[in-house]
Amino acid sequence: MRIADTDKLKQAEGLLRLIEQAAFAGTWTLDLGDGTVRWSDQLAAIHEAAPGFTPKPGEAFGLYAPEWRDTIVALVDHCATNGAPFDEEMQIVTLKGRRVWVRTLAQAVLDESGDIVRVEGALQEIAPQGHKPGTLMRHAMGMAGGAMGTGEAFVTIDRQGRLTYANEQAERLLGRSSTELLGRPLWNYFQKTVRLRLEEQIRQGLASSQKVEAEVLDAQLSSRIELQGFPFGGGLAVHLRDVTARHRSQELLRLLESSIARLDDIVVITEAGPFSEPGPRIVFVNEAFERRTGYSPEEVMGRTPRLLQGPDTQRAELNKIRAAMEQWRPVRVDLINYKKSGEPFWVDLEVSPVWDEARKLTHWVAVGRDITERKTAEEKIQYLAFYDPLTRLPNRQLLLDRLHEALSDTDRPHEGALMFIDLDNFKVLNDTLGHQKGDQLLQQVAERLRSCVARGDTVARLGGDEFVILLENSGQKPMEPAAGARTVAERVLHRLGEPYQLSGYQHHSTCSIGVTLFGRAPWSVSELLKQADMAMYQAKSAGRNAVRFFDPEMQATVTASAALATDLRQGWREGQFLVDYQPQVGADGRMTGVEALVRWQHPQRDRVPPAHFISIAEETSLIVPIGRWVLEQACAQLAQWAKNPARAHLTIAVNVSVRQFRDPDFVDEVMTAIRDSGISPQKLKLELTESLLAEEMEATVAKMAALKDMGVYLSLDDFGMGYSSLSYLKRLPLDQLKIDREFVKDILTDANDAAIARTIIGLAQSLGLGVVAEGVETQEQRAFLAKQGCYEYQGFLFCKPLPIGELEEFMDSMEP
Ligand SMILES: Nc1nc2c(ncn2[C@@H]2O[C@@H]3COP(=O)(O)O[C@H]4[C@@H](O)[C@H](n5cnc6c(=O)[nH]c(N)nc65)O[C@@H]4COP(=O)(O)O[C@H]3[C@H]2O)c(=O)[nH]1
Repeated sequence: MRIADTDKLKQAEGLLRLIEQAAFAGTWTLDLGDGTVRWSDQLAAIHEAAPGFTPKPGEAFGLYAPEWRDTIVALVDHCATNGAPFDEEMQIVTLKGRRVWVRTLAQAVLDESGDIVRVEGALQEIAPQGHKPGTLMRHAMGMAGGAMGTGEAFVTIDRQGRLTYANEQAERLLGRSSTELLGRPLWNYFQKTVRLRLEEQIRQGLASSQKVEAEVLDAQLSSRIELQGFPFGGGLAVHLRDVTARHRSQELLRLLESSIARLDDIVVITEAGPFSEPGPRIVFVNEAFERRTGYSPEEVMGRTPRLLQGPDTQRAELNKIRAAMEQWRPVRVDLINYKKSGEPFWVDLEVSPVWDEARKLTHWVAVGRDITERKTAEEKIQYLAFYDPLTRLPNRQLLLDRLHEALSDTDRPHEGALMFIDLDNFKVLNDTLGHQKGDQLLQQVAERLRSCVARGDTVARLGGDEFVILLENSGQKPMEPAAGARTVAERVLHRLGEPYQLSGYQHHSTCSIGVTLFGRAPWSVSELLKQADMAMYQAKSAGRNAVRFFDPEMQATVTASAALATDLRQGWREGQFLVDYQPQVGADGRMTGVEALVRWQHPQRDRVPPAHFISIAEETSLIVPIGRWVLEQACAQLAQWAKNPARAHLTIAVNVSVRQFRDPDFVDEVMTAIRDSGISPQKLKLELTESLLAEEMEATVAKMAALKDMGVYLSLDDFGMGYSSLSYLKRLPLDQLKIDREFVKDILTDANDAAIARTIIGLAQSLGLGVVAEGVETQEQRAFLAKQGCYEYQGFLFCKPLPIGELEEFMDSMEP
């Protein structure tokens, strides 16, 4: 609704007042289209007619007493043609013939285009003594038009504009008694600035017998007076009304209207209807409403604010509004509304009741601020805090929250599984094909993982190529957690093993999965995470593309290795390491060199074998300084032997771990050790392990070539464990293959081991490489190896690894 213009407002006010005054009276309607008159039952009762009685056209006004008939017909006619309301006391003759004094009020009703379509009236029985003399004057008052009720200031003036009559109210309004007022021109009582204009208007009205209407300030400047004069008895009958208050409220109304229109907040005013269907109807919306929602005022007028609701509008918030409206109290909510286009928007809505003076609820005013931007920002922050932007999966934080929830919910029996999934060789893809393809792979992996689990399960990304699945066994889908987890893990293994398309490039990948089950023991979140992680590492060390379930033994191992790692660090700081040397011999049984083997002289544990600590040294990266130290020891020893012609031919083999080899400074360190010790590089053998070849092949080959260029001897240790592909082997700048003692051990009894040993020897020969067998314990093993063409050996048959002093003694004993 646009707030009505002043005229309409006045009219509405007039009608309201009439109806109010007519309370407990009968009402009638005259339809100007067909001339029918309708009576209310109360009116029929005043006329002593039966309820529902409908007078025939023309009959209604014939029921007035004969002397009043002309007057009522003239008044109704005047009201129907000019819109002038009236309020008159007259007598009717009831259907039973009784004469009754009544007060008749009437008001014209206009249609939207301003045409009068009806006259509505009310009839009130009044006591015989209630009717005052001077009815004609009152008649004139009614004829004077306007919505003048009884009890208003009224004066009459003669042809010269002089007052001839003033009622009590007029005396009060003009602040003088009748004696003072009468005989003086009416305009005298108004402010100087308007006096002339008013005089002119009144004189004109008198001269032309026309209506006079003016709104002026009184002489005291305190009130704004509305005058309505009507020709009467040669002069004018004039109504005077103090409209100061109305004026002020209209001003205020105008001010409010323009402020509301200019507001950036949405304003919707509804009737005070019930919240329940169909809901209160909209009677006003401001311009901001139109701007924000796309609905024009015409489209929403008479409808309910429900039209702004949509699928995501929160039921709970609507219920809050409903509850507040039922109790007639204000309410504030953040609500999702919908524009005409269907686009949702957030609004911070405050709905307040509007009361009239009688404390009767008349309207609801809803003021809404568009907070879509704020909500979007909040949602974004929320999203960033809990989701991984690359894969759109929950992140670590959200996973932890859900895990906490699952473990701390005492109402539901929470059993389930936590699954760690790590892509095998993801780093290689990232390094070789670039991050973009790496990202694509992660996104596709995320999608596939999601397809492997049920709706209530969580798939999260912890970072890098680490994913987690949280399977919760709710009451609805009971399943033995171990069986359920195994099924899902195998599905994941299978799905993630299918080829990926990365911008036209086909990629193959596998993953390693670690699983831990929860629900039986009271594990904490961090314990569960550690367990799944441990199991995942087990899967990795089992050769990848595998699933491992956590078992308590794993835990014991891990706890022990954590303690060992601490000890190892301390041992390294305190110089608890030693190097033993184990001889290697040639076909003639003469020593060709030794292998340097590190030993840890633990203060409590005696000598800790490398098998127990090398892997931990690798995990903690301590192997890098330890390995460097062994290398320096070996070089220093070679430098010693170089001075002794009987020992100058000996070589020393040094083990190089993968972690050490991958260290960017490794080649430089070897070079420095050789240079600082001044040894001949050919005397230094580096034993590289086959597992080096599993990853970063190109970089490995390049590093080996750099070492080879230095003149260092390169031997491939643990050969035959399954990492090397023959095609790569050909490209490696190797000097020697070493047959692992695992094959030598059963070489005489296990045909398979014998075949492997034979193949390695054949391979070395065809590639022109030397071959050495380790772990030779018996003459039979040595003879078998010699028969196959291997003439260099290392093993207990010849000598155990010895500290340098003992080795020197051993060598002395061998020399002739
Ligand atoms: N049963 C049996 N065993 C024999 C026989 N002959 C030699 N051995 C053992 O075989 C291992 C040979 O070393 P490896 O294969 O390089 O295997 C080495 C090597 O991979 C690693 N390692 C030792 N020292 C170092 C080091 O300084 N750096 C690195 N990275 N690894 C080292 O630890 C592994 C184990 O070393 P050790 O316990 O010293 O065990 C040594 C040695 O004592 C035999 O006739 N019978």
